[in-house]
Amino acid sequence: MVLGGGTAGELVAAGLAQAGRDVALVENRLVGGEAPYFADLPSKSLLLSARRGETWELATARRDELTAHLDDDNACAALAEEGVTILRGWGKIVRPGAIDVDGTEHTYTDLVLSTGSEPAVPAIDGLAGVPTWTSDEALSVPDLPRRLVILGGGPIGCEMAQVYASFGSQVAIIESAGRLLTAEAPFAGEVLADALRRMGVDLRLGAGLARVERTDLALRLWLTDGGALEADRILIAAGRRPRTEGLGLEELGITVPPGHGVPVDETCQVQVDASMSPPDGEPPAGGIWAAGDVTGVARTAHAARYQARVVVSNVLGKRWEADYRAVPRVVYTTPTVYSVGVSPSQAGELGIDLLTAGYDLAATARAAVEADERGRVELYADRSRGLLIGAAAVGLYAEEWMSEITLAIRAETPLSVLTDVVHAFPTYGESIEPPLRELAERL
Ligand SMILES: Cc1cc2nc3c(=O)[nH]c(=O)nc-3n(C[C@H](O)[C@H](O)[C@H](O)COP(=O)(O)OP(=O)(O)OC[C@H]3O[C@@H](n4cnc5c(N)ncnc54)[C@H](O)[C@@H]3O)c2cc1C
Ligand SMILES: NC(=O)c1ccc[n+]([C@@H]2O[C@H](COP(=O)([O-])OP(=O)(O)OC[C@H]3O[C@@H](n4cnc5c(N)ncnc54)[C@H](O)[C@@H]3O)[C@@H](O)[C@H]2O)c1
Repeated sequence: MVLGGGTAGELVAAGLAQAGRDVALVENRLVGGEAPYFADLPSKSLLLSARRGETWELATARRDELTAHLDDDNACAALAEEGVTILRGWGKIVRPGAIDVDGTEHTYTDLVLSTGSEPAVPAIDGLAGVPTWTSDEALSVPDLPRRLVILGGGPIGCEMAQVYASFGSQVAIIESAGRLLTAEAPFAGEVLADALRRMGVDLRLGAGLARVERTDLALRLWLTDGGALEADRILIAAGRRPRTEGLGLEELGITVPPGHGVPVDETCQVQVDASMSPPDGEPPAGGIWAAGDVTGVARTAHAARYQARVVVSNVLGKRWEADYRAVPRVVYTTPTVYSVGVSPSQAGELGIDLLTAGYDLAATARAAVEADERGRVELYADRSRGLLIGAAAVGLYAEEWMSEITLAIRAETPLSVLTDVVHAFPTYGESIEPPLRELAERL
């Protein structure tokens, strides 16, 4: 029984059905989940249209074509072909081994939780009383607001700011931290802030939203730093939390602290709270597993896909331990922000003695060819282990040329090998050579 038919659930269901298991998938909205209809694909489509200078009408037509006009018939047909039974409705565990889907009970031996995540809406005076968007609406409706205020300068806020500003909206971002993309290396947020400001985006960094009020013609927003903004629409992009409520997890002895993911071990098996009273009834012979955003581990589609493969393998009895040391985190703005492995702030928290080497993309021949000098790459090594453990890059196509570094971190490739790799000329990928040499010399 797979609860939630998004990126992770779809892959688990198909994988287990292909292996000959009897699989049912419970889905309350669209089979395929967030990524193909409301998140990854429509956002990347609009960003591409913005880069190409298309009109909003063309861009939304292209987006709606790509998202199949929110029709999941093809996704359902593909799963049915694999032999997966699709159960439409809200699934809720009623006791170990049994799940209720809109009034009908179904039994299972193995259960996979893949219910995804949902936007976190901050409690702000007046916010609940005014019409707001989350990324779901921002990526599916035809409206182009004249003035858009985005709450949150994380990956979603930055991508959406670039989309809407490109098509002519007057955009402001309110970010309570002092910079954009706070989870990443400071230079990443700074380069992106510069790019967004050049497009006319009004960045209110270090300020929170204190209060919202609807006036006759618009929305009026008061900020904690004393500033104010007018908007026609507010987009809430202030983080997402794993969707764990209303699933009946307590029936299985699973406790999830508010805002956290379902706790999983390295095989993606769910950790049951031993201090809770044992669930009533005979437990089923199989296990409880989880994959995707609901685990709170990495919150990207590629991480969901990875965890899905780990679950399939372990359910089928072939042990596979997930390794999250090199899961990329990408913001598909222009320029792209690509981070992987340990960030400088994480290294600080972990007490790692970090050695950093960086290089400006402007110094590459490719930057001259592209006439685009924006960006920088930084590589992070663990001084005590003599290994590359993290990297961040801001630059055109960084989502493509940084894969090599991702492999190097995951494979723990020695710096002596990395410095011996030849890169094609003229590419942005050459930019990693000088910092690699610097790290090799200093370690
Ligand atoms: C705007 C935006 C842009 C993004 N861009 C990218 C990107 O470019 N690259 C990237 O890697 N990641 C991106 N992400 C993140 C990515 O979308 C998620 O990590 C991914 O969708 C998670 O997949 P999932 O299977 O865990 O959850 P989901 O795809 O959300 O699937 C969960 C499914 O479970 C269903 N469900 C939940 N509870 C129940 C229930 N009780 N009963 C029945 N059905 C239920 C839901 O309806 C949903 O369909 C983006 C996210 C957002 C919001
Ligand atoms: N390209 C991608 O892979 C991609 C793209 C978009 C989203 N995602 C996933 O979706 C997740 C959620 O993205 P997100 O950008 O919503 O969340 P986030 O948690 O990364 O960023 C939210 C930002 O909002 C700010 N914030 C929170 N409350 C605020 C308030 N009241 N006022 C002002 N600022 C406030 C936070 O300081 C933070 O910087 C990400 O963690 C990411 O994994 C991935």
